[in-house]
Amino acid sequence: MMKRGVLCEEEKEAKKQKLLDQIGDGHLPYLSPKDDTFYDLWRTCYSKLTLLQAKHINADLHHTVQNAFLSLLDNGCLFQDLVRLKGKDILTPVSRILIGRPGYTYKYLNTRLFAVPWINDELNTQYCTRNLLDTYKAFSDLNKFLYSQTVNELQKLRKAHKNDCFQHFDYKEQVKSDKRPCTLNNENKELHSLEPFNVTLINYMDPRDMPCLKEEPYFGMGKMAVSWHHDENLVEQSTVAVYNFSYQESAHDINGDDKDPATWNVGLKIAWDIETPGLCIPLNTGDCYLMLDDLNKTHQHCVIAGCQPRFSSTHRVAESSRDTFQYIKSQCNSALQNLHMDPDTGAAALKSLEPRVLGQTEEIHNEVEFEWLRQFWFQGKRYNKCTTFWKEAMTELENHWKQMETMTSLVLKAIENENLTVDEKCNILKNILPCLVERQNLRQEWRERITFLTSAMPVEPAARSDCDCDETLLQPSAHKKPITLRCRSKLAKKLPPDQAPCCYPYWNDDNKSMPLSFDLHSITFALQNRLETLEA
Ligand SMILES: O=C(O)CCC(=O)C(=O)O
Ligand SMILES: [Fe+2]
Repeated sequence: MMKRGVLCEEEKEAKKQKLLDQIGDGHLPYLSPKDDTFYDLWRTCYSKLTLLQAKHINADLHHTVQNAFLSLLDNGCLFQDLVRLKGKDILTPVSRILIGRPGYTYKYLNTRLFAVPWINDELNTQYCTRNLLDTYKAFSDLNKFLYSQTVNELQKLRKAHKNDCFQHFDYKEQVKSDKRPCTLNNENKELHSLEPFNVTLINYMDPRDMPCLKEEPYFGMGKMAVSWHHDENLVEQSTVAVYNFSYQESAHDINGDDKDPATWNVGLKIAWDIETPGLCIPLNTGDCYLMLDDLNKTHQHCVIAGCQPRFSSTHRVAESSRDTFQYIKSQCNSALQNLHMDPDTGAAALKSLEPRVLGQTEEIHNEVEFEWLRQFWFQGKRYNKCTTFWKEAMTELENHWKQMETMTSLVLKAIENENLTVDEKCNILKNILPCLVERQNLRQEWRERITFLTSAMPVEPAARSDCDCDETLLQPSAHKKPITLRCRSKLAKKLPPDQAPCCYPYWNDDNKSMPLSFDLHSITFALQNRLETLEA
């Protein structure tokens, strides 16, 4: 049998289609606390999901964290993301902000979120307004608390493992369903990550602002604020810990009368499994839940909206090898080592024409431009409201990037140089051309996307829930709600001007401060011809 996580796209599509056929128009069973076997199912098939009830958490921590959520809202620091899923732009119904270690970022659905620093020392005071300092610090305190709970729970989990296996078997016998193990990764008990959480992604949604939420398609659990997904870009087997805060009474019920209308729920299911019932866990205000160890990999989760406005703080160990400001800065510095600036004349020259070195510089040039600068400016000027950290960081990266534009222009001049042999010219071209073609393609792609969004706004997909799930297509068509004009106009107008995506950097050909044009089409075309001629 194929290992989880290594299915290719076509195989996933085929599996989805098969599941879709099996489900037909009906719903699969799921259990909630009303059901007798709810706790049995939880213990056996969802044992790595732990709930920490609000009453077991220190009141001061609740107070600090809940005020911090409200402060984020008051200060306008929560933003709907224009994510990209299967080539479509989608405006998330949930508003978010990433808070975490200074310089950390987290990529989800092709969107890089830039963490507002949560530390509360001298460094931070430079970057945040005073009243927001305490707000961010609250999430650092919460982070420490949730991490200590996670360590405890992982220890308990390890001890309980043997018993769980037996109980699981009994339960399965009893319900006469699937004989395969529910706990999908019984080996690797020691492999879970004990790395502390490095970021938290804060979520906020007021259901009254979102009349067009998608129905949960498989089980009929209710309206989804966040649809089925695995959290992506996390350190393998790392826990995700979530603090839940819903506030303010409301009489408006969007989920019918089948369950407590006020309550938000987290839904869980085993990925690719329609035999095991889903689990729907009501969350009271101040409750936390932990998705321990590899639960995020073996299972998917979704969030079912209640009727109150609700915040959550989702603490995670983001994969960070290529995702910190420190990393990209050191990449830039290594590329710029090949640039010599004459201290007297200010003239720029390349130190080495070694093809491998030139190719690496062009790769880093693309990385800083598309993974950092364009990702940042796509999110408009939103970060200015929360911190000056990223504005300063981006100014620094932009300066480096501009120097790399100069470096590219110097390579192009060098290729014209009579002193190089044909072989040398060919080798240089082979090393840099793929990067330049990629740069041209990506620039066009970003430009077109932003032009479309800023002129027409993302109307069609706006009513959908965000979803990094591999099962977007699994939604039976009967459940696809028509997207009303009301939703369209409401959501399109919702993005304030300071959050509108910017195509930046962008410049016209008459901008003399730029050594090369924005549009590289004629350059790459000429270089391709040149390479062919040289090789002939
Ligand atoms: O809000 C929650 O409870 C979870 C949200 C979530 O799944 C996410 O942000 O990835
Ligand atoms: Fe999630």
